[in-house]
Amino acid sequence: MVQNKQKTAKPPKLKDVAKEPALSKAENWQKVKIKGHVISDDCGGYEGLIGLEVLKDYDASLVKSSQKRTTSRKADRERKPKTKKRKVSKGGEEESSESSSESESEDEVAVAARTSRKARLAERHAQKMQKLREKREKRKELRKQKKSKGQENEDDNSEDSSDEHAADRFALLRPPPSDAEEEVAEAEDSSDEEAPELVPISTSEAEDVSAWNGLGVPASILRALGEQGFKAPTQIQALTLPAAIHGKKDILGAAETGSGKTLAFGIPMLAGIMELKQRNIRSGIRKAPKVKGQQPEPAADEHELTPPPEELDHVSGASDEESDAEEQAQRIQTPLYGLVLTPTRELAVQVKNHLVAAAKYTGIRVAAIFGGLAVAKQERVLRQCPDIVVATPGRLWELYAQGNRHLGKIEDVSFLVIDETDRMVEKGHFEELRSLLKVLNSDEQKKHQRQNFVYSATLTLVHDLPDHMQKRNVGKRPKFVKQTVDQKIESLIEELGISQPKIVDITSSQQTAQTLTESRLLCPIDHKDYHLYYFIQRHPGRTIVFCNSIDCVKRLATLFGLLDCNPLPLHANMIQKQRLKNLERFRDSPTGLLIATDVAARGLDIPNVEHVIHYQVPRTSENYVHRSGRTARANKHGITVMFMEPGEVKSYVKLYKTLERTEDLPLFPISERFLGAVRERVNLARDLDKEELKLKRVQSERGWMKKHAEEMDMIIDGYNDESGSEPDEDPFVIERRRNRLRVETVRAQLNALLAQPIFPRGFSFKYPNSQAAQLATSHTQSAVETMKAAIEDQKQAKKDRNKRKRNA
Ligand SMILES: Nc1ncnc2c1ncn2[C@@H]1O[C@H](COP(=O)(O)OP(=O)(O)OP(=O)(O)O)[C@@H](O)[C@H]1O
Repeated sequence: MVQNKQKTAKPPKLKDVAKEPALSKAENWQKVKIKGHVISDDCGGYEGLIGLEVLKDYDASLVKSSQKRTTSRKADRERKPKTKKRKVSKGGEEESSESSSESESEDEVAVAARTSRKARLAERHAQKMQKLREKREKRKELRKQKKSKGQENEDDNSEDSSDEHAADRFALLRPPPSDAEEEVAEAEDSSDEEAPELVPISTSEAEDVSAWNGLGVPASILRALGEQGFKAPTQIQALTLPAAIHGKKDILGAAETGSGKTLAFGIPMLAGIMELKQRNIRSGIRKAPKVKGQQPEPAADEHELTPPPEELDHVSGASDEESDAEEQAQRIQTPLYGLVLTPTRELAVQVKNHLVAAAKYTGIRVAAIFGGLAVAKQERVLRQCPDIVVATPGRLWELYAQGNRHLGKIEDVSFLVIDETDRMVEKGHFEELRSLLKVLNSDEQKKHQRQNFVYSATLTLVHDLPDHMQKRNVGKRPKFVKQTVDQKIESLIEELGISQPKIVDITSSQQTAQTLTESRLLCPIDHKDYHLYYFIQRHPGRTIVFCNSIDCVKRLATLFGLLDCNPLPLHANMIQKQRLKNLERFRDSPTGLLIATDVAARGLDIPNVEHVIHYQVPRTSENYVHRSGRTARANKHGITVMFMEPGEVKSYVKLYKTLERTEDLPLFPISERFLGAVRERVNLARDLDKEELKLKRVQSERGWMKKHAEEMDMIIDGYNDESGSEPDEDPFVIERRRNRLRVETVRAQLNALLAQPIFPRGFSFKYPNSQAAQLATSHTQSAVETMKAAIEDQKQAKKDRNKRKRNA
């Protein structure tokens, strides 16, 4: 370390330090190893220095003083009379910036900026540079003032450690920046969003993520993980990352819901892309992408600055043929590295967001492409050539079939992820996936070069034979046999065209998360609404209610809307924007109520969902596992309640067998005492729903008749304004008025009831001496606690019964 007292000696240039080993071996300088990978994607600055010129606790004043020298050189230059200043005119000529012609040429720039994108960018850059210059002047001024107060040394020291470089960080030596670099660097400093690829070994962030060591995760990804608070890998991540990153193996992974499978494929994919980009740059395959935290190449021509993303949208329509051709050529060269396929649109958005967060410091760009949104918009996104595309199979195939340029590169993708694979390959679903697989696997060599990731929580779940097959399995030699887990995996491998994958299955035999409390509730079909309302009122918290059909979702959404529960429906017949909006609202409300079909069953990672209600017994065991998996994620606790009416018992038994349960799911406790009040409200809401429906029907019928009467130029009593009949005598008007009155009366009754609490403060439940009763003293008690206490009570009751039997 260079001590402060040594600062009086003239510090060497950093470039010189790198060149002169004698200096770097000086007594107080100490070489340290870089931890993890250090990535330099832009061939600038770090190349050739990596791993050699890293100094511990280096003296930031070295950088500063060298910067000062370049700054003063620049200031000198600025003080000299300006002889030439590049400005862009329409003809692109260089003009002298003599004061007389300055305002004229500025005007020209403004005109050119309106007509050409190049000029616009140049103008923006010039403004930016001007701002930076002003800022620098201000700083200089400030420094002068400080100097005059005789405090410069002290201030410099504090600035060194706080402003520029933390004293306890390692620094990678790089040549002193050129003037242009310096300006850009200052801009980046001021935006404070990008940092160089340093590994701050001694900071708390590094301590936080040390549990990831040895898995091969690049430093820039670790940094992003640390920021997200992911201190250690989850089990599936720890088991798959080394084979995927170091071994480049295909991975077939099965782990419980909410166990971090997204990053288990996301991290190796990002790491692999970083590596490929590095290789491509070295071999000069294409222009280096701008990686966050690294300084871009000094701009020889200001027009070559990369426009911001919003400008990219505009680029395609610009009339600048030269730049279009240039960009087109560049686009053709820009590879599509990774493809992630998901079964639902919402999941595509979510996976994209997870990848973007992990890729924060890598410069890797990710886009989501899915149905329900305008094709043109998504084509614009694809024109920016994202490195990774996350997509649903339908829209991806549509755009591919239309000849989208960037998607035309899918045959060459280096990484393919099929999330929720078992769902994706289900027969009758995602036919486009099969078409995509044909394209992806058409070239044997490319197929073998690709790294594949296949993940799901229910990848290894196997089913009993369906009833019709079992019935035909008579006699000694059965015609059909149940598929084994190995057979299921083998057929997946074959279908997807993956080779010798590492198979990691850490699902428990019961398939659901360890932290999930499961229960059921048996009741007649028309009592389900009462129990649902009871549950929501008794246990406020973020809740998802799953239904088997869209009609059921709609009905419940209306009913619970009338009961002031603010339900948020989610199903496939809604417009996509509304779907995403409802999810967003649900995420924002701690007591949100989402009523959804199985479109929300898989993959959605909404934090702190406390309850999952299966309003109907799910049609498959997979659906049960995935629906239930929306709660109890990432080691948090959660509860699931399956509502069953007697007609659903058969489906329940089948499900319970597939999930290898040996005991019935425990019953969720309901206090009969309050069911009366619940029933009254729900019934009134149902009445109100009926009355409102009647009123709507009368109105639409009247509208229809009136329209047709007008079209046919007929006069019908009661339907035409010109009929001459008094409105009071009009039977439709009378009926409508009657309906309205009924609606208003019922609504008033319901509102009066809803204003009263169902559960008075401090009430207790029906078991006066039980553990459940001790816990259940407040109406905000958590459902998990209630259920756990009830399970203990049920166990105790069983023991007592057995004891009584033995004694009898
Ligand atoms: N290493 C980690 N440490 C802490 N949290 C993590 C880690 N990895 C992932 N997570 C978080 O865990 C949650 C669940 O992760 P993810 O959505 O990837 O689960 P999943 O296994 O794909 O679930 P599902 O099977 O339901 O799709 C997410 O909020 C994610 O950010």
